[in-house]
Amino acid sequence: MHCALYDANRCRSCQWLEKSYPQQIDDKQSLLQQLLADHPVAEWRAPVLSAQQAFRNKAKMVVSGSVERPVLGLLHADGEAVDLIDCPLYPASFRTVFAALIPFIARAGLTPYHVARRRGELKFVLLTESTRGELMLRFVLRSEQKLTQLQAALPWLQAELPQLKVITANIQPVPMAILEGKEEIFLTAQHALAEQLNDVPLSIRPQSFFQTNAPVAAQLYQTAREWVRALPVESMWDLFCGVGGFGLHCATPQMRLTGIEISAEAIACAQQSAQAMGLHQVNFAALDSTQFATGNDSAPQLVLVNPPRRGIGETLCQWLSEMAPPWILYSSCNARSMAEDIARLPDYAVQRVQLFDMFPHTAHYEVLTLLERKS
Ligand SMILES: C[S@@+](CC[C@H](N)C(=O)[O-])C[C@H]1O[C@@H](n2cnc3c(N)ncnc32)[C@H](O)[C@@H]1O
Ligand code: SF4
Repeated sequence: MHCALYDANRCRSCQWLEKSYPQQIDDKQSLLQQLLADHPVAEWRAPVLSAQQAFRNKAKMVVSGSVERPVLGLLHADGEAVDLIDCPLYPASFRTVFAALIPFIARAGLTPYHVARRRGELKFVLLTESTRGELMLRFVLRSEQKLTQLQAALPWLQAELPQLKVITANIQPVPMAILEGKEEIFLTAQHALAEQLNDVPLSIRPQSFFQTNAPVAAQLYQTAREWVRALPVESMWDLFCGVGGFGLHCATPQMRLTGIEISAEAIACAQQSAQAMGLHQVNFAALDSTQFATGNDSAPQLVLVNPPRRGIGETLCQWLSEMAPPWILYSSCNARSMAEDIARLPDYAVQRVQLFDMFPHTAHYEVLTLLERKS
């Protein structure tokens, strides 16, 4: 893929851009094989590929420059602002949104925040698009000072961009490079963006994780569903469940499913989806996954885990070793921490592994691994 910003040395976020796409996949697969070298793998499935551009459903833009000429993109450590509106990872529809946002920022008088001077109000704009083309837009502000101005100017933006369904102001008062604060103020009646992957209705709310590459995420969830349904599983947990994508794909009306996730916003999304699907044997709760597990003295037949980059860690691995669920399905965005966790589960054999290329042009990828208790 060609990126003019990369060539001009303005943005180097895609470290592997100079490798051909087939080479990127070969390198990821061999790195994964090296990481699992100590654990015999019964079956390697072929990697699932991504589109090479326009695959990101999310943009996190730092706002800099002046109120009349805002720059949306990133800020180098030396203070240089880089306009990322033309980043080829975004769908073409984002350009229309950015083109309307620039005059809107001036109309609403949202002065970009200046990091060194600690002045100004607008820190970031966060944009998410569903596969049906509807949008969620969040303005990350230093304070509530410009909120009334923002609200007064909003009808113009909504008339320009009728696909904007959810708009919020997030208040982030800390003068550090933190993306978002705790306080979220909804500026639209609609609070969640409707999404559908395969036949499963999902929703996206502020402050809840959602996969950034929807077509590859859909294949990941579908694969998890096929692997689980091929097993005689009547009860499962989905730990670190986010908005419930894995569990809701795997569940059948007969299966007992418990989904655990730390974000209450994400759990509200998962509960809404379960209701829409007519699933009654399902329970989603906002809790710490390890505390939830260790508070139980037995495990379901299958435990699915999809932790953040740090992995599931020693305590949860020890609990799994003791409670001995017949199967563990591990979806990871960091194969290194996953390999460390697998080493802590010596009673499990690696049945099947498949790489999902969620993050082309970088060294990152998602991997789905089925572990089976040794008899
Ligand atoms: C990689 S995301 C996976 C989300 C979800 N499975 C999906 O497919 O979108 C990891 C999730 O773990 C959640 N999380 C982080 N720490 C947690 C904890 N201690 N207990 C439960 N969930 C946690 C995050 O909020 C995030 O939603
Ligand atoms: S993130 Fe976008 S602008 Fe930056 S190098 Fe990658 S493709 Fe280019």
